[in-house]
Amino acid sequence: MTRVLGIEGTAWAASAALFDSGDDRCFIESDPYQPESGGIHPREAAEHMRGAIPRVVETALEHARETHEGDGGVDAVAFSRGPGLGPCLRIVGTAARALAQRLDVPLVGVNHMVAHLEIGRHRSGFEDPICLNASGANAHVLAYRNGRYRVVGETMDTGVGNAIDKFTRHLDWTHPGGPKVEQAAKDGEYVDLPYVVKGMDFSFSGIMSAAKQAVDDGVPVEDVCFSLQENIFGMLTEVAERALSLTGSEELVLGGGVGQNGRLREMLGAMCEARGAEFYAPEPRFLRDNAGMIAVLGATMYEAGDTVAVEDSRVLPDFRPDKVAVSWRAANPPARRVDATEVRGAEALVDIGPERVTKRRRPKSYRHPALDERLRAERTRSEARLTSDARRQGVPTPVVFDVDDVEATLTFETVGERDLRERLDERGVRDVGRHLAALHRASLVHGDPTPRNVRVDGGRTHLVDFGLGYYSEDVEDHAMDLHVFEQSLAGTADDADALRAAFEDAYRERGDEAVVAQLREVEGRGRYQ
Ligand SMILES: C[C@@H](O)[C@H](NC(=O)OP(=O)(O)OC[C@H]1O[C@@H](n2cnc3c(N)ncnc32)[C@H](O)[C@@H]1O)C(=O)O
Ligand SMILES: Nc1ncnc2c1ncn2[C@@H]1O[C@H](COP(=O)(O)OP(=O)(O)OP(=O)(O)O)[C@@H](O)[C@H]1O
Ligand SMILES: [Fe+2]
Repeated sequence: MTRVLGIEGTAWAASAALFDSGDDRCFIESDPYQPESGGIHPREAAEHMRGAIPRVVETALEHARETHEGDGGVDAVAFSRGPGLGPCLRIVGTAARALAQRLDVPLVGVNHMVAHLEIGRHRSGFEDPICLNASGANAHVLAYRNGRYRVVGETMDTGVGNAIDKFTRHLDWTHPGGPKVEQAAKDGEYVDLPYVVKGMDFSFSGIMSAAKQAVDDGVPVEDVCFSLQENIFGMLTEVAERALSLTGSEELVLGGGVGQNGRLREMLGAMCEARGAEFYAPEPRFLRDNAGMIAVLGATMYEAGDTVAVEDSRVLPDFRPDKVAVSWRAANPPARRVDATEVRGAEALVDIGPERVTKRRRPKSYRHPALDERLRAERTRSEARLTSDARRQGVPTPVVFDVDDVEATLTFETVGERDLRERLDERGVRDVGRHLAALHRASLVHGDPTPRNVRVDGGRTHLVDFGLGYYSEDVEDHAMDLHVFEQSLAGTADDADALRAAFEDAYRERGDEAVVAQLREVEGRGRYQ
């Protein structure tokens, strides 16, 4: 039995909690910062923390004393080390250190984003889920592998909540905007807006500008809100499904404040049900920022001996979840079973015969029918065209026998004996590097190069699944292809670093060095804004 006092205060929620692993109860006391106007002002938020953190901590301590004889029986103090706003984090860090010393107990430094996902894992009891974190400053899909949570997909610009909040600031609505958009969407009808998914990455800037423009052009606000939700939550649900498909996981957990949205939860639930996966979303008090999740993960870390000395406990405003050395899970989860002849990809049902493969993009019940029809038709058409164009550039791809864009069905030649994912080796990833370079030279972008979309046999390495492909000469688009491939290596291979190096090396043989330089830029982008 462990009792941990947790403290949270990365941005807006000043919160303290007491978690007792003996009865699994969690007491949470929170005091939110509400900006007078506009979004979160870092200095005002820190000012709020300065007053509110001591108050919520005292309340949690009182609760500890009421539920335990003596001084409350607290075994450790856990705090959010990052990511978050520097000035807020420092106040939390100082409070946590002082409290740990006062109680004479160890300190546990928790990654806030890992806490958002671990609370779902803890409460669902799922062994090895894929995690979708949909919060204010972040949006990413994580998969556990070899001692770390790997980011297999994420936003290329702002977090999902921040994107929505910026849109509502344009409407002069007060912060936070998410719940107001959800309310307004109830009376809306669908209008077309951009939809951007690249492998398991995605971006919001295009759709947010289009949404603001639509409002300025007189499209009813409730229609824009409705369509915004349909598209951005559709994108998040699609990438979550891609991650399930890539890793073979059959469990999904949701985390983060945007997870309070009923439509997002409905879409994720429907997606999981359709593919026979299990879905879990924690209750709202554990979704929005709260110290409960910090205390719960803090207890797990404490039990694993994962504490931090006061002198090493500085806060980390850019603390990415994949930087956490996970001390509380076995290095690798039990192996997952893989494929038969009928494959359920993320997008399609694929029937693999000895000579022919039929790929049907069946309607997705979670998507709005208008969006669903548009995506299935567009992707079927581009897949047919790009698969053929790539072959003409000398990149091995299957022959396209037939296209039916009404039924969203394609028939291909069967290629390869197995997916590259089944045995990820250097030769295979080198081939992918060379093939992508050849595509890019011809201004073709694959759009979804993962080890599942590569078929291998004795002599050749084929690329399949060009459904997200398009034409572009932009180095950023080419770099995204490399980024998608490398991210999926991190999520599926144990020796990802060596494979990444071999892949880039092969890409350089034929490709443009500027693309590799741009890849570094993409990777280094600070996304907590
Ligand atoms: C680093 C940390 O400070 C940050 N925290 C954070 O963003 O707070 P969180 O509680 O996870 O999420 C807040 C966001 O959640 C959105 N939100 C709240 N209720 C919503 C709803 N019903 N629908 C959509 N969005 C909602 C808000 O608009 C706001 O953007 C994070 O986790 O990224
Ligand atoms: N022409 C082909 N020859 C042999 N196998 C194929 C062929 N096309 C697809 N496959 C196999 O079927 C699987 C799913 O196909 P595909 O990737 O096109 O579907 P998807 O639904 O888009 O999947 P995802 O989005 O998860 O990548 C591939 O991973 C591959 O193993
Ligand atoms: Fe958060």
